[in-house]
Amino acid sequence: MIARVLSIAGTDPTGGAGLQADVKSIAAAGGYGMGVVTSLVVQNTRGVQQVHTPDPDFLEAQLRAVSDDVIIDAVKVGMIADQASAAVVVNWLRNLPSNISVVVDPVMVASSGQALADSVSADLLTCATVLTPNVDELAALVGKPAASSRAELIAQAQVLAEKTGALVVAKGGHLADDDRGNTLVNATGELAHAASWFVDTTASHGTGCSLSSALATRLGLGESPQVALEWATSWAHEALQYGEAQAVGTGNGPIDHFHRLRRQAKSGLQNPAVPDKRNRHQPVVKASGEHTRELWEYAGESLDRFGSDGFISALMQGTLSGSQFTFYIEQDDYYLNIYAAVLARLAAAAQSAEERSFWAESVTGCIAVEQGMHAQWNLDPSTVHPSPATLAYTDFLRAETGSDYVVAVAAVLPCFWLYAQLAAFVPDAIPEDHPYKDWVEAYRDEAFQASTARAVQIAEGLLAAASDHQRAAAQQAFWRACQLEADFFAQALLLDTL
Ligand SMILES: Nc1ncnc2c1ncn2[C@@H]1O[C@H](COP(=O)(O)OP(=O)(O)O)[C@@H](O)[C@H]1O
Ligand SMILES: Cc1ncc(COP(=O)(O)O)c(N)n1
Repeated sequence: MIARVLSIAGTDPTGGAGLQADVKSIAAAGGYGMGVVTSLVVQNTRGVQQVHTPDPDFLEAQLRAVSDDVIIDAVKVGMIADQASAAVVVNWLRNLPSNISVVVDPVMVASSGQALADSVSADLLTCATVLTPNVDELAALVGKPAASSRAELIAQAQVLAEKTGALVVAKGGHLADDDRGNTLVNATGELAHAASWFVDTTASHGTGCSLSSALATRLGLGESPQVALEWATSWAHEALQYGEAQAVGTGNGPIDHFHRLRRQAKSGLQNPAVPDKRNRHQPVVKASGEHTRELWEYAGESLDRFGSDGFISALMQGTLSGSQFTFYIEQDDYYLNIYAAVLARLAAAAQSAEERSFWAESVTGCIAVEQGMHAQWNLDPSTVHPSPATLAYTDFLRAETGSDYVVAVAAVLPCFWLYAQLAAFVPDAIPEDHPYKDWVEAYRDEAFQASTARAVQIAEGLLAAASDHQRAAAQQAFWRACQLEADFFAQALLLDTL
């Protein structure tokens, strides 16, 4: 799900604060960002020079343009320069469905010291689900001196929560503590705390804007306020740590909104995997009994990735670049070489002469395909270096084909069954000038589908006779191999050198 999140805020032409920061933060937190401009602000990392506030009718027209057309999951309100603008926003917010989360960041003064608003409308505060004042804004809203400790800050936040009925995030960014984190407070006191250890940086412009937008987005995605605050705080902490490296501006620079996404994209997500046994794909080669029908369910997630990772559709449409295709067939060549050796092990372990010949013929088939590739694409195997995804797959196959024959068959099966499934992704008509026409047409090869049917049948027979323990191990191996197959296809589009 993508949360559709609207920011109602002022602008920053240098992109670090206000609406520009909000839209980046919404995207980074998993939302689709939209923006209604309250004031045009002439500012940069050194400070604010001018503010131009369009008349309230114009603001109202912008708000209506969004709500007349788009379903909104969450709203963030930032800089509202005057009471007339506030009245328009309040009126619009009151007409929203009551389940939409509204995060109000009561912006008054820019971090550089200049005033951005005369005051914050009391009505606006009561429209909020969550308020995110900084130390000075909170003090002004409750009419007290700025808090100098977390306890004082929480006490002030509690007063504001009582006054407004909203949850209040007591932000510690301006405290002198090691932990500059954020405490979620309601009218009865502290609900949760998200730590943010001090980052010594000159790039913190727009942190408050960014935090409140990320928070609104996570609420829009359906997270609880506690979980959403935890996410937004840790995300902002990473963005603060890497802001300076962007070298934007000569003053208080912006945070790096997308650091986390880039890091994750680079390293791959490390969430523990749990099988999701839902497979909406009609098999090109049918299961041959209850056990392989169950195995097929484990292939669903990987087949979904065939559709969404981009590589297979680019290959089928012919839009894959030549260098990406070359990378793919080089890796395929390396893989097939090991795969042939692995199938030879199955031939050795087979329990009947017929099965033994089937695996042995598959070995020969693999070698023929590989030699055909060398000839057709001028591959020189001595120059091919296997990628991490290729090695993960070949190492896995070597390990899984070293012991139990049933598990070994389940581990090699996806290379038949998911590969045969590619026939379902081939377009009906392949134009003559398609650069990979022969390759793509080969996915429909009926002889390969017949071999796949035989491999599925062998697996069915073995699983039927297997112990529960063996069956569980075989399902695990099959599921893992499906993922490795999907990783193998996805890799060409994840290279940063092509
Ligand atoms: N130097 C810092 N080190 C660690 N966390 C920080 C730092 N500055 C800001 N933060 C985090 O970002 C949040 C928002 O920043 P803050 O400066 O309080 O907001 P504003 O931009 O509205 O003044 C803080 O509550 C804190 O969690
Ligand atoms: C348009 C606009 N809105 C808000 C801020 C506050 O920025 P900060 O988060 O650094 O206090 C800003 N400088 N400009």
